[in-house]
Amino acid sequence: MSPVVPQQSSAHPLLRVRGLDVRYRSGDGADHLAVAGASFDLQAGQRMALVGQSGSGKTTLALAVTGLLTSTGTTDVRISADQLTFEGRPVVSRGRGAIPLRTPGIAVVFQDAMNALDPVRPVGKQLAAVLAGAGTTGRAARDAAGHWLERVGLRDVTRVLRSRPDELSGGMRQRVMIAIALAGGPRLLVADEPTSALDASLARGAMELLTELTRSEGVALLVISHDILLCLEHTDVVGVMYDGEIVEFGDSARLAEHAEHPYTRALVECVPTLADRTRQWLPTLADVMSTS
Ligand SMILES: Nc1ncnc2c1ncn2[C@@H]1O[C@H](COP(=O)(O)OP(=O)(O)OP(=O)(O)O)[C@@H](O)[C@H]1O
Repeated sequence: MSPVVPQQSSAHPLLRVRGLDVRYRSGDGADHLAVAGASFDLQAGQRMALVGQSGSGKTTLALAVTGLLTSTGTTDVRISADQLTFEGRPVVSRGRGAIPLRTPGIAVVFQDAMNALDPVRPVGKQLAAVLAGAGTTGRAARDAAGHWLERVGLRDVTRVLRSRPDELSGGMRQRVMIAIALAGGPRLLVADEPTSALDASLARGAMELLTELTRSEGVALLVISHDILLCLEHTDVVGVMYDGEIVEFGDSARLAEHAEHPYTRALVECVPTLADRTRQWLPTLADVMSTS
């Protein structure tokens, strides 16, 4: 497959990715090219989704563009790119053994809020630390912490601020994660499977919240999900990944109706909907890729 190269580009995108390769090498000599020749631009305030089946390279690509992907244990990570810039500056990943550093201006929401949050610190203290990093302290920080919890739709904020993560439900924790991520004033929010630990109705609510908040704050969103229909509905552009490559990249509305790549069409078609009661058998992705 030949790599997809973006058709339109502005002179100053928020994030520019050109020819990005990410390779994992493990101690036993196994070598895996997890991302191959990825190229796309993300504009300020734009919402983009990365979709594709498990193992297609979505998380690897997203972590590489945040600078958080580093060699660990017996696994070597090799990142190379013709261009990988955020706000015009190169994204830098740290070497083996170093604690990965956050790229200023980029915040990340991970799939499992329970693991991502500090389990022993009250939510209010975790929010205060992020606000302090952004220059807001004291009374202003206390007000801002309550404000952010309200912005993500939480009620009884005084109780939530005093609670440890284990005292909250999964849906509440995910909202706290989103509040913490946005409280630092990022220009890009990367959300890796933010809805997969939630049931279908909570997942839709979390995606709507991410869309609405990033739109009102003017923050760009890069969201990873298996749910292509939810992504097509809530984002401006979608990158479809298969076996490490972006096989199709384009406007979400266009892809929903006129996807060009057979894999994208199959991803859309293999989701059953209540509206389509006529279909007997849904296509499988393996069938599509073996015949394309
Ligand atoms: N630390 C690692 N060491 C070796 N291989 C890895 C490592 N992390 C990921 N991989 C491999 O890289 C490929 C891409 O993985 P990645 O997690 O990026 O895919 P994904 O599309 O995000 O999958 P999922 O939807 O299941 O999270 C997979 O084949 C995976 O096994």
